Amino acid sequence: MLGAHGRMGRTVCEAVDAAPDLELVARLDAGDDVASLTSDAVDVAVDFTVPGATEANVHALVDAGIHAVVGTTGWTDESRTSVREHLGRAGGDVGVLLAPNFGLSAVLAMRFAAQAARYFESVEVIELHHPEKVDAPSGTARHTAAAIAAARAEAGLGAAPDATEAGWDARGADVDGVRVHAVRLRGLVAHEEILLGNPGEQLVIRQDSFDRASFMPGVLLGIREVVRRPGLTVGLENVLELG
Ligand SMILES: NC(=O)C1=CN([C@@H]2O[C@H](COP(=O)(O)OP(=O)(O)OC[C@H]3O[C@@H](n4cnc5c(N)ncnc54)[C@H](OP(=O)(O)O)[C@@H]3O)[C@@H](O)[C@H]2O)C=CC1
Ligand SMILES: O=C(O)C1=N[C@H](C(=O)O)C[C@H](O)C1
Repeated sequence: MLGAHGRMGRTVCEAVDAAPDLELVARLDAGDDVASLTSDAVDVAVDFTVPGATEANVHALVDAGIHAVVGTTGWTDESRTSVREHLGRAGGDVGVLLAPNFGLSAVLAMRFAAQAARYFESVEVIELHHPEKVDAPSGTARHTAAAIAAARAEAGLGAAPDATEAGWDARGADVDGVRVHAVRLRGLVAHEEILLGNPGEQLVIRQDSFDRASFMPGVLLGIREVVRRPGLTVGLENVLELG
């Protein structure tokens, strides 16, 4: 476990300890050397660290021939391409699963939003999180917006209507042309709303992770499945075979 002392790391350690078919063999955190891990001792590494560390961790794991399940956010198209190329050069059977959200409710909300996107003129995403979160917008919201944008483009939809003039600064981030708003509030864990609007109607898709336990079935599934999936897989929806 990389990031073993963190909020997610502690929860994953407990979940792996409780799983009869899995054995927790190493707990690393900031300051520990990922390159000290070897494929003799470790089959799969799980990374819930920080955006500034995760990419280097994954490259070190690929070098060591260790499969990786990665929940840490902050990945860019370039960093994913770099890992894909590294895996290609390595030429073995190492699998890397990058999933911005391991919660079933979040994965389904993203899927439903992408399905609905083609039918609505307007769409905006609101993500709501605990105030310790260091990145904004969330990886989930970025993944959601990218899927919505792809569905809208495929359907031939243009930009959502928005008369806001340049210079006003409260319209959220632009992720692939979709507006994304980030709320940080004490008491929250991880939540997302997708608002879709047409003249006279609105569809709201909302998911709530009230507890980090919600991510554990997905993480354990990822650990069991990544060893059978060489190369880079992005999104738990592909492991769940939602398409
Ligand atoms: N995909 C998903 O389903 C989910 C993803 N996340 C994401 O997971 C990440 C972690 O979240 P969370 O657990 O809340 O964060 P925390 O800050 O609680 O935990 C991160 C841990 O990683 C440690 N760390 C920092 N650098 C390294 C490094 N180079 N090697 C090993 N460990 C390191 C930190 O140590 P220190 O504090 O000393 O810096 C800390 O203990 C975030 O990116 C978050 O967005 C969160 C929940 C679900
Ligand atoms: O930092 C968090 O807590 C979470 N991060 C992930 C994200 O950025 O999407 C997943 C989930 O929202 C919790």
